[in-house]
Formats: sequence, C-alpha cells, structure tokens
Amino acid sequence: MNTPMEISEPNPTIQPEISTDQNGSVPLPDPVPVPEHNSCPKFSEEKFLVSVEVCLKASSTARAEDVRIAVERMLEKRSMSYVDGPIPVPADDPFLLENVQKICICDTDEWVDNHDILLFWQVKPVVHVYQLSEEGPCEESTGDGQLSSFNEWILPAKEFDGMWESLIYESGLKQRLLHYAASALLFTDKGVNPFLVSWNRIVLLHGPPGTGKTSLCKALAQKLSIRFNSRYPQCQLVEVSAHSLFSKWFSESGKLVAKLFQKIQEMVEEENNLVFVLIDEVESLAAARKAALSGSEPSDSIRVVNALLTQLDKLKSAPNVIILTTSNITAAIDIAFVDRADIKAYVGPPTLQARYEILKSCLQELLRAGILINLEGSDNFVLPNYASLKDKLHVPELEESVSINLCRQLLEAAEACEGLSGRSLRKLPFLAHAALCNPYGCTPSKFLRTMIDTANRERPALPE
Ligand SMILES: Nc1ncnc2c1ncn2[C@@H]1O[C@H](COP(=O)(O)OP(=O)(O)OP(=O)(O)O)[C@@H](O)[C@H]1O
Repeated sequence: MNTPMEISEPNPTIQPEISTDQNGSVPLPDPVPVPEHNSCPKFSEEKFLVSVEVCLKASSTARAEDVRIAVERMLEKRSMSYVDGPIPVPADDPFLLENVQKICICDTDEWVDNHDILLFWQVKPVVHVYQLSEEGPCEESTGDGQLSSFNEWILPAKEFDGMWESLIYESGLKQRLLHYAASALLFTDKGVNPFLVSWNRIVLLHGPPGTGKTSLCKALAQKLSIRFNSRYPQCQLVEVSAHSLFSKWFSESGKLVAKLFQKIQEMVEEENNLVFVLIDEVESLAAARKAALSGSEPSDSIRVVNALLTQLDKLKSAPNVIILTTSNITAAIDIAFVDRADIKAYVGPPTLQARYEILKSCLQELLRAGILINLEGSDNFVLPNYASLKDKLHVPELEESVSINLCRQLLEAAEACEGLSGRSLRKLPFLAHAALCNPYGCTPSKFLRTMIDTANRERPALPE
C-alpha cells in the first residue's frame, strides 16, 4: 500500500508526511502548475505562468481556439498588472464582446507576497476557454420512492461557477490540492509507469462539519475540468451519497452499487471523458461495517461495503477518474477506505484571517446588492484585505477614513466569530439583517455592530 500524502497544515490527528525544506516550509512544485493548451505544462524559467480563465456566453458558438488566440492577443497589447479577479472584456473588440461573458485572472497570489503585484512582462498568461453547462444535476432515482443514489453534473457547471473563489482557506490549501490533482492527471496522461513512480487519484478531505469539504471537492472538479479541457473535452461529476447506498432494504443496496459503478465504468471507457466521483461521508461505510460485525445490521451491509471498495479499486486503474471523498471524522480515521486515499487534507474551521475575508466578501456582496448603503458614494468600494490591514490600522486617528473604521469593525466581528464554521459564518449576515430594527438602507457600520451582537448572542447555538 502506498503511503498517503497529507497536504494540509499539521493537525493533531494525522502528521504530515510530505518533506519540508530547511526553513520548515512545504516546498511547492516548480512554477509549472497550469497545463498548457495541450494540457502539457511547459517550463518557463523567466516568467510566471498565470491562468486566465475565459467564460464563453451561453449563446456563443465561437471556437474555443479562436477565442483563446483573441484573448492572448488582447493581453499582449496591454501593459497591465496581474492580480486575481475579473478584467473587463475590451469594448473595442466586437468578436470578444459577442462571445465572452467574463475574463478572470486566477491564482496569482501563489507567486507573490501580499504586497507585490505581477507586471505584464513577468507573466506568461495561460488562457483557458470554457462554456458553462446549464443542464443542472441529473438525478438517478431508485425507482421505488427512496433517496436517489447519485447525482450527475456535466462540468463545468453553472451551479459551481464562483464556488472556488468563494471558499477561503489559509496556507494555500486550495492551490496544493489543485497542484496534486493536476500532477496526478499529467502523470497518467504521460503514461508514467506506476510500478516505478507511484501515485494515486483518490483525495480525502476530512474535518469538522460545515468547513466546506463537499463544496471544495465540487469546486476542485470544476477547476480541473476547465484547466484540462483541451485534453478532456468532456467532464462529469458523479455525487454519491454513501448514506443512500445503505438503504433500509440492504438487498437493494448491492444492486444500487452495481448499477452505479456500471454507469461510471461506461463514462470512464470514453477516453476523452474526465470523471470525478464524489463520495460524501465515507465514515458511514465504516459505521455500516461495524454495525454488521456487531450483529445489529444485516450482514448484507458488509457485502455492500466490500462491493463498493472492490469497485473503487477497479476504478482506480482507469486513467481518467479522480475519486473525491469527505469525512466529518477528524480523529483516528482507520477505515479500509481511507487507507486507499493518497491525498489527505484536513479542512479545519476558519482562522481569524479566513473569517475576516469571508465576512468581508459577505459585506461586499450586500453592498453590491444594495442591501447596505455605502456612504462614501463610490460604486467600487473595496475593503482592504487582511494582509494589508496592519499598515492601514496604524494611521493617525486624524487621518482615519470611513473605510478604516469599517476594517476595525470587520476585524472585531471576525474575532467575535471564533469557533464558528464557514457555513455558520456565511449565514451570520442574514441573521444580523433579520435582527436590524430598520432593515432598509442600513449603513455598513451599523450592520457590522448588529453582526457582532448577533455573533456574540448566537455563537454557542448557531445552527450548522
Ligand atoms: N472556508 C470557507 N470559506 C468560505 N465559505 C465556507 C467555508 N467553509 C464553509 N463555507 C460555506 O459553508 C457551506 C457549506 O459547506 P459544505 O457543505 O461544503 O461543508 P462540509 O464540510 O462538507 O459540511 P458537512 O461535513 O456538514 O457536509 C459552503 O457552501 C460555503 O458557503
């Protein structure tokens, strides 16, 4: 059995097994994270490869290649700095205006410190063109009124648009996951001999409830479907609820597993198809096995768990599958399934910095939607991020602006939310709004005061 790689920050239960450099930091792979257009990363020593994602309009029928060339040309003409976020579609380019919904620069933060910016001459943009699928989930029902056993999406899906950006973690967790999955796909695609170099395509995210594990799996699948779309023009995500596989009628469960994997196998046989299988709450497999052993469940259940594990082992050998799993169990995870996972990451509750950034994004969204009224009058009012707070908060009191006062309040709110999960944090602004005496035309400052009160009041019992 391979030794799993722990790619999260150290946590009390599982020690990282990845090597560190002399400074004790985890070395990142060489700066070649993004596949080139032929899905093969190209080393560029002088320049940083920066991903530029271009989303086509739903109505567009333009060839992705033509759009890519047009965007590359547009970027070449501009002497711009590269920071994460959208850039406007040029008004003087009718072709791009007609076909492109948005252009987004991604992941520059992994190359620069928070205060630096990348200038155009330091960057080689890697343009990825994609169109969102609007089909929605295709639910597979069991036909007898029970829970469906799986959902299926065509990726990249409209539902998952913006999910990656909305998930905020410190210490580059998202980037490391993306690098590992991208490397695994590249090794497979290049036919690296697994007996000589061993790797795997099973990812396990574990941690307390509401920390965004399921969302992170879906967002990762979406990202990879965009980054690898020239190698894999079709991409699907199959979400399996481990719970629903263990139906009351265990004799049915065996059939469900067989049906599910037959379907996945068919998808995988198409070599241009990239398939993600997401299994939530894998610990329920262990629970079913344990219950069967103690005699409190029919022994059928152990057969179902074993069938599932066998099927997963079979699937593992297919080059175009990535298996994503989540578990809420943070302590000793010792189920047979987990041993199979190669990439394990602990996803914990948000730290102060992440809480600040999550609440900041909530506040910005309420300002954008006009729920809060910005007294500074600017349409593009942007609050500073956590990293630049230190400098901002040290200005003399006389020079203090409305935005600096807001930062202080936001920081206070983030401190008041210690111990809350990301899910609870994203609910807090709604609860605060409902608690306002006058919910119309509230200022951000008044809103933040209410949010701090709400956090203090609700913290012990905030629903997950
Ligand atoms: N770190 C985070 N940054 C931003 N949003 C977050 C974060 N963590 C959780 N959320 C929010 O919480 C929601 C719920 O997360 P999700 O269901 O993926 O968590 P989970 O860990 O899988 O929970 P569970 O284990 O209970 O199923 C997300 O859609 C997101 O809005």
